Amino acid sequence: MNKPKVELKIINPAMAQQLPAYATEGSAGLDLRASIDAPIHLATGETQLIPTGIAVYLNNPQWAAMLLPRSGLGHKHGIVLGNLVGLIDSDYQGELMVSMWNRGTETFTIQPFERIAQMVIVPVVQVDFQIVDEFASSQRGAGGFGSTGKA
Ligand SMILES: O=c1ccn([C@H]2C[C@H](O)[C@@H](COP(=O)(O)OP(=O)(O)OP(=O)(O)O)O2)c(=O)[nH]1
Ligand SMILES: [Mg+2]
Repeated sequence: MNKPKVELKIINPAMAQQLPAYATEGSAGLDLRASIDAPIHLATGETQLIPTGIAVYLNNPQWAAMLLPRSGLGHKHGIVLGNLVGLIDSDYQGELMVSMWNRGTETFTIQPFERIAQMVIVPVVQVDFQIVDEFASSQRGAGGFGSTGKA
């Protein structure tokens, strides 16, 4: 498949051999690795900002990147993101950083170059707001938070 090009800058030369790549043809996420030279011990409840050694410049307001936990780390070890989801703006040019939060019950050791999170490139719609006094009626109206019932 012909994929759109995105500029990537290698900040830590050691990452050059292990750049993010789709693991399978159908993968949505690109795994990001820890750019650290020694293991980091993340105690229960602790959060640390981990560098990835790379930067990407999406350079298109109709795109963004989202950083998400890896399912295995989150489910088995309680390792998720301190900001729950990371949002990368299309004009951000700095190093991609991953906030790692140990919400589990045991200290977790992050190894150098370990895959710590995944990045998904997503389409974005930027809008202009048009101020109105009333909305045209809709089926839902202002009902939310379970207003359609439970079952
Ligand atoms: O998990 C993350 C989240 C954000 N960023 C970078 C890219 C993003 O474009 C920038 C700003 O993120 P965000 O807008 O979510 O943070 P903020 O607290 O609103 O900071 P700012 O005032 O810089 O917008 O930080 C990361 O590297 N990792
Ligand atoms: Mg912001």
